[in-house]
Amino acid sequence: MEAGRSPAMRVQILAEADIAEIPCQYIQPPENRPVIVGDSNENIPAIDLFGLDGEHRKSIRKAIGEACREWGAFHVINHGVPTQLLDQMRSLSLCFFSDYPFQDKLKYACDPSSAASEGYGSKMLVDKDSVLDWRDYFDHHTLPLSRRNPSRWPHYPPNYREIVGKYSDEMKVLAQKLLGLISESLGLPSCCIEDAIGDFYQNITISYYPPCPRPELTLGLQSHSDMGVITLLIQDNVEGLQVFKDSQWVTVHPLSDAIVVILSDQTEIITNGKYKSAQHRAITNASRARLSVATFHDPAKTVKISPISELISKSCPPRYHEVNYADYVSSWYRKGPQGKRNIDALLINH
Ligand SMILES: O=C(O)CCC(=O)C(=O)O
Ligand SMILES: [Fe+2]
Repeated sequence: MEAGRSPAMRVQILAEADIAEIPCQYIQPPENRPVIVGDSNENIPAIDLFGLDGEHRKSIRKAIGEACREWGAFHVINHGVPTQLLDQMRSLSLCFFSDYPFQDKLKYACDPSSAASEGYGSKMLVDKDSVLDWRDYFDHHTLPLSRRNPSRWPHYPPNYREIVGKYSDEMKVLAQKLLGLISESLGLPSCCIEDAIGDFYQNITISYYPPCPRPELTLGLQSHSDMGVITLLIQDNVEGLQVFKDSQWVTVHPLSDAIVVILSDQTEIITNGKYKSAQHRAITNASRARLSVATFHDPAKTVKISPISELISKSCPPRYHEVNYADYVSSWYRKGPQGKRNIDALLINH
């Protein structure tokens, strides 16, 4: 079946066709298939940001340092983003995927021949032979403002564009706040990581994972680490996100109104490997669609990233080669993620 290869094909259409067998392009090789296990209580750490600008700053900084060292991912609560805005963002995202007729969705189709183009898509990687993810998405270019063109975003519900704009602004503030804390947790001035990146390039990607008749053979999103600096993610109450820790996949149990923070590859380089980017993936399930909204914060393509000098010494030499962010992105899309192989390729062997 060639359906998976057609530029107009979307996973939601396949899922709604009620097929018993899924097209072979979606079947993962045995070593990548998820092992579906029962309930586990384990979860990524949850950090309460209440009292951040007062007496709790020191203990919050310490908790963030530990979470960054051990997990590269954590929940934040009392993060300052209005709960109502999180709900509005989830509900307009769901509206696009569940209420728009397919032909209307296709009016916003992204350019299938270019990586990370804005709009409605399904296949992320340029490589023709990669296994396909059981996922559709809508990507918005939101910052800097020169990239923000709301006329390319869905026109319905009427407040769609306004909400995405507000959400983008709130996510930027939270990302700055967190990078400040992450810098401080390494004994550095709060502005250190932000100064190394410059102005944020921000994309907001809504991912929609339709129910899959064969969840044991597929992945909603293959194992990867995010290529930028920091990702802030919200999800509905359906499990699916998993983080790789100590050679095991740990399911991130959704915590209502919390935001998932995911450290990305440039932060691993800037911190000279003191903090690791989180390897993560999304699994599917047979009965319920799942929705997530990921907000990526990246450097500009022209920025050169390297370990910051404050974290380098005779006893702690640089562990990563300097990289131009544009080169990092193009190599990521050319080779595909396969876990953390792109950042691992920059490791210096001492
Ligand atoms: O849907 C999710 O939970 C994960 C999304 C993600 O990792 C990504 O878009 O990079
Ligand atoms: Fe990701």
